[in-house]
Amino acid sequence: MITLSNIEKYYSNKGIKNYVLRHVTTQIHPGEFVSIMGPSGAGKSTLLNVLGMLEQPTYGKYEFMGEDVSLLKESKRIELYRHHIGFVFQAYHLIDEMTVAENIEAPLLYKKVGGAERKSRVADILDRFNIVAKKDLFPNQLSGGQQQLVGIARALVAQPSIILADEPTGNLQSTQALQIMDLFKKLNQEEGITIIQVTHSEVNATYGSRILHLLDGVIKEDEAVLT
Ligand SMILES: Nc1ncnc2c1ncn2[C@@H]1O[C@H](COP(=O)(O)OP(=O)(O)OP(=O)(O)O)[C@@H](O)[C@H]1O
Repeated sequence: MITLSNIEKYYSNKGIKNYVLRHVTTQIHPGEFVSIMGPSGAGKSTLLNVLGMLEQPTYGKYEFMGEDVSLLKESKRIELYRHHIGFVFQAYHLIDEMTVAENIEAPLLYKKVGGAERKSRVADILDRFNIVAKKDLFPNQLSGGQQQLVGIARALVAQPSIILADEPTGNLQSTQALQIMDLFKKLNQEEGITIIQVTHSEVNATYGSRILHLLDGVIKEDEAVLT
């Protein structure tokens, strides 16, 4: 599903190259649940953004669903993203001026899904996430955990094959965090959705099947999680 071959990324500052990712080589197979861990500044978010095609590596080859991402035109990259990837952010990134239902519907508008189908998919997901009663509220009228549920609902409504999550429980209390991790585990095990999360939490990482440990932009260890 994903093959990274010798991915390198650096930022130049006054002629000096500051490497953020170095020699990153790995494969991620359909149905895996991978956690990316490492100290602050190790390059975790950058790697996730490269995986999500939100950032381009400086060198190296990134193959996503058999396509060499660096060779794709931007429009094709956006299409691949919209069809396959759901991104979940630590700070939710919901649109404040839109209701819960409108936020969830937004990716379907981008995908040009018809009105009736949109309404039915949004209704299904509101029901499934037990947030029907919140559908007409605005994000600032929800708790952090509820906002993250909406963020995940928005990522899922377009039926992605992969969820990329950057510290999805970073702003949450521990019970809310557990709920979100249980939900990810269910999506992974019951629906076969591939999940890649960045996390600082050892507990969150145990929900996955594999941990990539990053240090100074290098994969130091690629460890299977035994459950
Ligand atoms: N646009 C940029 N210009 C210059 N340097 C950048 C830029 N974006 C990121 N970096 C640098 O890349 C390094 C890795 O950043 P990244 O956000 O990927 O780390 P991280 O492991 O996710 O850290 P954290 O756990 O603190 O979120 C950092 O040293 C950061 O300063």
